[in-house]
This record gives sequence, structure tokens and C-alpha cells, in this order.
Amino acid sequence: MIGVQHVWTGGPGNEVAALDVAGVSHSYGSKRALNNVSFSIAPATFTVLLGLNGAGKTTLFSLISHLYDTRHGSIRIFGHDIRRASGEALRCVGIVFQARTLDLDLSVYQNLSYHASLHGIGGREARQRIATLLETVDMRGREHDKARSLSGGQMRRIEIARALLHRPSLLLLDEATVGLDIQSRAGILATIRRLVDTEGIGVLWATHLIDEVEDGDHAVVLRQGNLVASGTVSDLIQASGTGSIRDAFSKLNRSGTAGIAEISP
Ligand SMILES: Nc1ncnc2c1ncn2[C@@H]1O[C@H](COP(=O)(O)OP(=O)(O)OP(=O)(O)O)[C@@H](O)[C@H]1O
Repeated sequence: MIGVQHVWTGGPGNEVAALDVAGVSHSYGSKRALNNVSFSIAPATFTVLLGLNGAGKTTLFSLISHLYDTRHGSIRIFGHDIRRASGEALRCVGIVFQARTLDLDLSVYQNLSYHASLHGIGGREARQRIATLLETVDMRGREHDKARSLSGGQMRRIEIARALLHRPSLLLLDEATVGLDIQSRAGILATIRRLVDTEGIGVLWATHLIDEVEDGDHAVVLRQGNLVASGTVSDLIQASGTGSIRDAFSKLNRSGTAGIAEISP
């Protein structure tokens, strides 16, 4: 573990953490995917969850989103325990999964309004939210397009709009830019960073792409299921004795630069 352990203990008003992961472990049979992982993230911050393939990022997302039961350790979202108060916890969070999940035979609007109704949002309220969110993700005017006709980047944008429909305070994105071209990646990342600044939404952005990290970000670094660093990016760089987050990440993974991707395939 690098010498920066960022444990967020509350802001000026002593607000509760957006996400608090405490002593979480998870195994698939005899395969340990997460090993006693603990970190917290503050509201309205952009936190990068960095890890190479197999580090445990998707497993952690599956636990936070309650797809898997948290048997070892605890996860709290704005103070709500994901096991004991899953409804309250999940109401605070929006999730964009790595795998594409739009219904390709439905229009953009139908995909969004169906999801709105699952959250009990209907009628004019749903129409207004959908219109606003399509603006937010730069997809205004595309409501009647079939999901099937959209590019990969455009589908991602609709998934982001969908994840925001119920106005969550925390947004989780699992490798949201995988497979997209450089321009689409940059655009989506800029949209998400804007949400932090303008809407005060906390973001946990899982990636293995080191060029998506900025100096002002917070970072949580996983390696083979273990938390190896957590803190601000500048603190991690300093504590690693290197000059960049790329070198710090390489050092944390003890594998040179091999495996650290800069550009999507
Ligand atoms: N359903 C499963 N059954 C068995 N092992 C699994 C399963 N899902 C994940 N694993 C293993 O758990 C470990 C963590 O996998 P996980 O998918 O969480 O990592 P990741 O950081 O999201 O990787 P990637 O970037 O490749 O998606 C890996 O060793 C993986 O092989």
C-alpha cells in the first residue's frame, strides 16, 4: 500500500460520505476477487477507480449496486447500508454498467421513459426530465431515433441520461469509454466532469486508461483485488516518488508500463 490512505471523515458540515466501502471482500468459489477493501469518497468529487483487467473493479460495482450480496464488510451510500436499507441506498445512486444495456428495438425516448416509470416518474415530469437530460448529454433531438441506429458513444450518452433520470447524488460508471474513439471518450468524460462541477454529483469512474485521470482527481487503485493506494492524484504521485500518475500506477502494479492502456482499442 502506497503511503497515502485517504479516509474521508466528513466535510465542513460533517456531511456523510457519498460512498463508504469498509473491509469488503468477495470471492467466486475459491477465487478471491476483492480482499478487505476500504475507502470513502466525498460528495461532489470525481474519483477514478483505477485497475488493470481483473483488478476487481466490476466486482466492486456489482457489490455497490447490490447485484451481489456483500457478505464480508459493509457498503454505505450516503449513510444507507446497501444490505439493510438497499432501497434508500440505491435511490441515491445511478449506474452505467460496462455492458451495453439499451433495448435496441426501442427508441431513445422509449428506453428512457420505461426506466423513468420504473422509478415511479411519469407524465409531464418524465417528459421534462428526459428533455433536460438529452440536452445534458448532447443528444437533443434524438428522442425518436431507434437505439439500434446510434453509435457506441451515443448509446453511452443515452445510458448516462438514463442513469440520471431519478436524480441520484452518486453516479458509478464502469469502463464507460471502452471501445470508443478518442473524440467520443473525451466528450463523454467532459460531460461527466461537468456534472460534478455544475450539479454536485459524486462520480466513481472505473477505468484502466491512465490518460483519463487528471491531477485534481481522487483515485482509488486496485491490484488483484487489493487496495494499493487511495488519495488525491497529486498525493499518490508524491507518495510514489514518481513524477506522474502514469509512473505511479506502473509502480503500484510493479509491471512497468505493460498493460497500461492510453488509447482504447
Ligand atoms: N463470475 C465470475 N466467476 C469467477 N471468477 C470471476 C467472475 N467474475 C470475475 N471473476 C474474477 O474475479 C477477478 C476480478 O474480476 P473483475 O471483473 O471484477 O475485474 P475488473 O477489474 O473489472 O476487470 P476488467 O477490467 O477486465 O473488467 C478476476 O480474477 C476475474 O477472473
